[in-house]
Amino acid sequence: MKEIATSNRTREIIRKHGFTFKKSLGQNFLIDGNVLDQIIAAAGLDETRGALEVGPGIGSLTERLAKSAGKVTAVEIDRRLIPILKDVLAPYEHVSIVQSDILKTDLHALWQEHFTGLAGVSVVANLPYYVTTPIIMKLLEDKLPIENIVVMVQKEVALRMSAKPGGKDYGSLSIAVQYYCEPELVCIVPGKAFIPEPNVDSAVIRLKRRPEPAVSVPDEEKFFRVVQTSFAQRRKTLANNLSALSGKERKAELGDLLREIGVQPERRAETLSLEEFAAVCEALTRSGMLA
Ligand SMILES: C[S@@+](CC[C@H](N)C(=O)[O-])C[C@H]1O[C@@H](n2cnc3c(N)ncnc32)[C@H](O)[C@@H]1O
Repeated sequence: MKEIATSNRTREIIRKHGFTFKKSLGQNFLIDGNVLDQIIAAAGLDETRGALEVGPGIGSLTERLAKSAGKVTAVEIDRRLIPILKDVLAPYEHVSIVQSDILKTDLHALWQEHFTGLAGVSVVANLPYYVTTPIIMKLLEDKLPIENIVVMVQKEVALRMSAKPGGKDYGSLSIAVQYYCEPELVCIVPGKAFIPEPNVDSAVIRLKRRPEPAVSVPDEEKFFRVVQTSFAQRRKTLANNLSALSGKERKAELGDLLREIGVQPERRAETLSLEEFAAVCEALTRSGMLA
């Protein structure tokens, strides 16, 4: 039988089950086998490893994962897709389908139930674009033992996740992702690789989980608060944004503190490296400006 990720087979499955797309759930199904080849190669799976898929749709990526991994668990929010997935994936006993909203799923419990004893687990997905950032942040912040996250996202989001300091793409998402992972752009994917065609370009990005965060910080919550506050208004200087934390009355002191650690207060947040944000966080904590 032809694989699911072809235009003909996808249309046939949709017709057979009377499925209609829900734009509100970000339903754009992949029909390009070459893109799937690149996703699978980037995920580095084998029969000793597992894959968590978010949003399997009608199973085009799930089918490929089933052929590459020792265990596959796919979490799909749309109840209408569950009987379709059970039908098309029936030949694969090591594939589990879970009907759930990934953002409301207890991933630690899921890990224990589905992935115990495996050499490693990667998250591999063509993500629903309306919730890409919350999904990525949940996967990172839940501190799960993930090897790689290989995901299709909107091209702009992939550029933001992998951006280096100094450009317009660099912001709090770049820092959050790079704190936990090493990002690598795998490929750019045009709209015609999907049914229906989205009106944006997409990209596959690989986030290789670091064994330890990129920088050492006194407190992660404080570090990310400093980063968020620094980018609150991109055109403002670092000192202007950070005075929201120190209080306006301590702004001069804040300027001196930044200069002391070699960060000019007139700089904009988008020029600071992760190491510099860590140093700012440490200095603000030490001075009592960051409670
Ligand atoms: C871009 S489609 C990808 C479908 C399939 N993996 C493919 O590549 O053809 C996104 C999928 O995520 C599902 N989805 C949307 N929001 C979700 C959520 N919060 N939790 C789990 N799945 C979700 C959608 O129903 C849809 O099947």
